[in-house]
Amino acid sequence: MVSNMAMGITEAVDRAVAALDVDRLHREYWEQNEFLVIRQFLPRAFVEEVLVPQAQGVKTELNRNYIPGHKKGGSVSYYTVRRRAPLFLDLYRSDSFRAFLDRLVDAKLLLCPENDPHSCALYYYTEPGDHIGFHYDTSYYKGARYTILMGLVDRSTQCKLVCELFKDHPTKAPQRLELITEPGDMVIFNGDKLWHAVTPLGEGEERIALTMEYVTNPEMGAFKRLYSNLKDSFAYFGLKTVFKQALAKKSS
Ligand SMILES: O=C(O)CCC(=O)C(=O)O
Ligand SMILES: [Fe+2]
Repeated sequence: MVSNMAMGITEAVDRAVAALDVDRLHREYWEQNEFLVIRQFLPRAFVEEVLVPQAQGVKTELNRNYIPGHKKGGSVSYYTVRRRAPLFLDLYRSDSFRAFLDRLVDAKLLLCPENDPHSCALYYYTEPGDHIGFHYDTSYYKGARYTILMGLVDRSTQCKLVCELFKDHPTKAPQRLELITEPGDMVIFNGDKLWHAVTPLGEGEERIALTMEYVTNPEMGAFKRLYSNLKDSFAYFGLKTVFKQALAKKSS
């Protein structure tokens, strides 16, 4: 048998997908109002050996952001991932992974357009107090937007993903979950349905997560694109990163 480490990402993802009980996960996803956790989707040892060095390698390009009362942390955009940590794209673009997601959410999911800095990005919690307040991953696209998070580094006891299922649901009572996202653990949800936050990082701790976004319709109105770009600039990747790419796209 080939060891984990000798395997490429595509093959590791194919194997991980083949091992899933899709019918059970599909039931769970819908029973939880379009939310699912898959512990150890990729084996921790594989993630630490193959993917974590990619995430640690782009730390120099990390954009720090601070929005008083809402968010503090670091982010690396899709543009940097594409250029300097391309192994993550083997997961984001994997045919078997995308076919699994389509079956899970009962929709044909598309990659985000190339000018979306969030499509496959990295979130870093590296300084005490780094966190994000409660929010939805609202879709500004014409269709739905799905978020897939995968834990990469979790050297923390305090920094947790807090999820409130069924918030704003017409009949069900809200249900609160506090999740530690260990390397290889995956969380999948419809961005307009899951109310979630990340609690503050403690002293000497570190948490890194991969985020991947898929959409059912890659079109976005001009006003929403501007709003989305401004939000991404201040809350995540910086004005220069976001608008350099947006303008390059326009003039091309
Ligand atoms: O770090 C995470 O696990 C999630 C962060 C998040 O929800 C966001 O940036 O929208
Ligand atoms: Fe979020």
